[in-house]
Amino acid sequence: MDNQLWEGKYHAALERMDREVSQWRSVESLLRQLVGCLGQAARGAHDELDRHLDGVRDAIHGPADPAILEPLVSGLTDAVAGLQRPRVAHHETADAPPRVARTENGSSVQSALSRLVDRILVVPRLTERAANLRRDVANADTLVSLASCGEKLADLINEQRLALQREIDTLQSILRHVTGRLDEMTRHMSRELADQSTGEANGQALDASVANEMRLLGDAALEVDDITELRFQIGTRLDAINDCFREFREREGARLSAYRERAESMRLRVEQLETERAALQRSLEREHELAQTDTMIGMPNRLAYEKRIEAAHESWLVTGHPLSIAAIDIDHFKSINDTYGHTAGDAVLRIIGQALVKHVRPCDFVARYGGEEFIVVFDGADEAEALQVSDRLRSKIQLLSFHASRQHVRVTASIGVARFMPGDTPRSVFERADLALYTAKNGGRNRCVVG
Ligand SMILES: Nc1nc2c(ncn2[C@@H]2O[C@H](COP(=O)(O)OP(=O)(O)OP(=O)(O)O)[C@@H](O)[C@H]2O)c(=O)[nH]1
Repeated sequence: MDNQLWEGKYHAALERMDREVSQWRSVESLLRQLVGCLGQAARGAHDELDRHLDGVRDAIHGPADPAILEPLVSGLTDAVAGLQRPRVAHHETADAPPRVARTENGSSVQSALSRLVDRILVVPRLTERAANLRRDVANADTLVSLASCGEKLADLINEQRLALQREIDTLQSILRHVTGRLDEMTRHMSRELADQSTGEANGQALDASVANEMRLLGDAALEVDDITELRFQIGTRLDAINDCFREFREREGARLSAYRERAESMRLRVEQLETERAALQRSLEREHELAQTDTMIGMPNRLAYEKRIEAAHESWLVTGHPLSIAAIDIDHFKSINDTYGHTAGDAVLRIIGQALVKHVRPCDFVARYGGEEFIVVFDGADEAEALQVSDRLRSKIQLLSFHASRQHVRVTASIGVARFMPGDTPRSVFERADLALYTAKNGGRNRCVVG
């Protein structure tokens, strides 16, 4: 039956989950770094808070154990709540909660938290919550509000884990269901085989009975002289043969009607299974599509990019045809959000996404990588060609017309281009493109750099 199709779907889902597990690992490590970073930033605000921060710092170096972490989190929450009470410190006024501190290298805890939110590939159902959290992080200007964002992030991650677990449970229940049905069909087939043997045995029994009656009839023909007696013997034997056939017909008739009943019930079961399979396939396809779509912009997301680049990399290994990518990041996007609001920022992201899709070649692939970053896969394009198309995309973005609060908003983007070279993997090429992107940013933005 379609068990191969189901197996295929099951394995594809397992692969996706494997990828997600490894993504969670990197998120977990980022979270540990972030907690360390937050701890450093918050240090010195309050003695009681420092004591809890020491506990948290020690705990995050060990394995993630909820029994250890939960009391620490609640202690820390109480200590943070204590900060909301007015207190006088040499660097704070009495009423103001502590401002967000900056780390030594100048990047704020806020932007670390914002990068972390961008990194999480949320399931479609949680997209809106992630967008709200991103906004809260962007607006958080006190340690208290940042701590509350941290809690929301933890909740989001827990929800995401639960959603993935639910997906695994659904797949396992589908697999159990299909396996159950297949077992049922196997049992049906064995019953049919056994039934066929009964039919053969019935036929052999009939053969033997008829052969016996014929032999008795032959004996009687030799032994009996009297014609009346012979007639009687022939009549008796023929009646016996008739009885054998009647019994055989009755047995076969009963067997046949039981067989028809079973065949009909099996047909109904197969029909039902087919209907269920089609419905499940539709819902899996829909889930699959949603999982690879950025719902805010309505274009492929990072998961879709990762699948695409894996496939492109595999065919590049076979054909050796040129393959390049471009990482595109909108310049000073934070200030667009800060000046015109997040709704305007979202609109800018949507318009830029559409413009990118419109201006690449049909064989190219565009996805939103996360936050204000897009990625393009240039199939069959070498470095020079990818750079040429990227520069065209850059100038198209620059020419887009955005208006907010009746003002013209100038938007530019920086682009890092990289091509696959011998020994490259999707990860190493992405890292080169990302590095080139940062060179473009450091070089003054609104430019393309090859990595
Ligand atoms: N409106 C909106 N903002 C987002 C979204 N995703 C990420 N952002 C914001 O994008 C901003 C990115 O800021 P930064 O990483 O500091 O970078 P930037 O301001 O673009 O500066 P450069 O990249 O250095 O030119 C953050 O403020 C995020 O909150 C989104 O979906 N919608």
